[in-house]
Amino acid sequence: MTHPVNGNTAFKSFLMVAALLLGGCQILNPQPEPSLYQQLGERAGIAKVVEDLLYLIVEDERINHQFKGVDVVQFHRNLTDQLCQLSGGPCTYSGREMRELHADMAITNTQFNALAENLILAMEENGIPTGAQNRLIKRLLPLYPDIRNL
Ligand code: HEM
Repeated sequence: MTHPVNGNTAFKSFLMVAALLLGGCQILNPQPEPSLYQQLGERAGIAKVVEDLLYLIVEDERINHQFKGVDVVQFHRNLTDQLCQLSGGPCTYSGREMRELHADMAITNTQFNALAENLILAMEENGIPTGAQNRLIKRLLPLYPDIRNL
């Protein structure tokens, strides 16, 4: 028969070993950071952000005149795919090149910033964490010269 104290000690040792093993596993296998694509709510979350962005663009006197006559359904699909792809998601942007698309628009720095501001606002409205907002904006910055036709 096991002595009560010995049993207790054995159990405590077992717990300590288990704790060490579990702790060790956590060090070896830390929970991966959610990807930017996940933080944006995957394609459905991005589609919602783009929808809200479109409403904000329509309201924004600094840029809404540029969007007159745009095919809204196509614009929504293509911008969603582009942001999905840029954020590391399993999408392929199938629209035209950025430079070609924006070539005749003479987009100013202020207008570019206005669109970026509206995108941030749309992400804010959808509860996207600030870090993820910044990461997405950072990935859009390389498009700046093409969009401004510089
Ligand atoms: C980060 C900045 C921007 C990104 C990522 C971006 C992205 C895009 C994308 C993906 C499309 C293709 C949509 C489609 O196929 O219909 C597009 C088209 C368009 N963009 Fe931008 N854009 C940006 C900035 C701007 C700005 C600042 C303006 C004007 C103020 C603008 C005006 C337009 C217009 C009017 C179209 C439609 C062109 C057409 O249908 O021929 N964009 N943009």
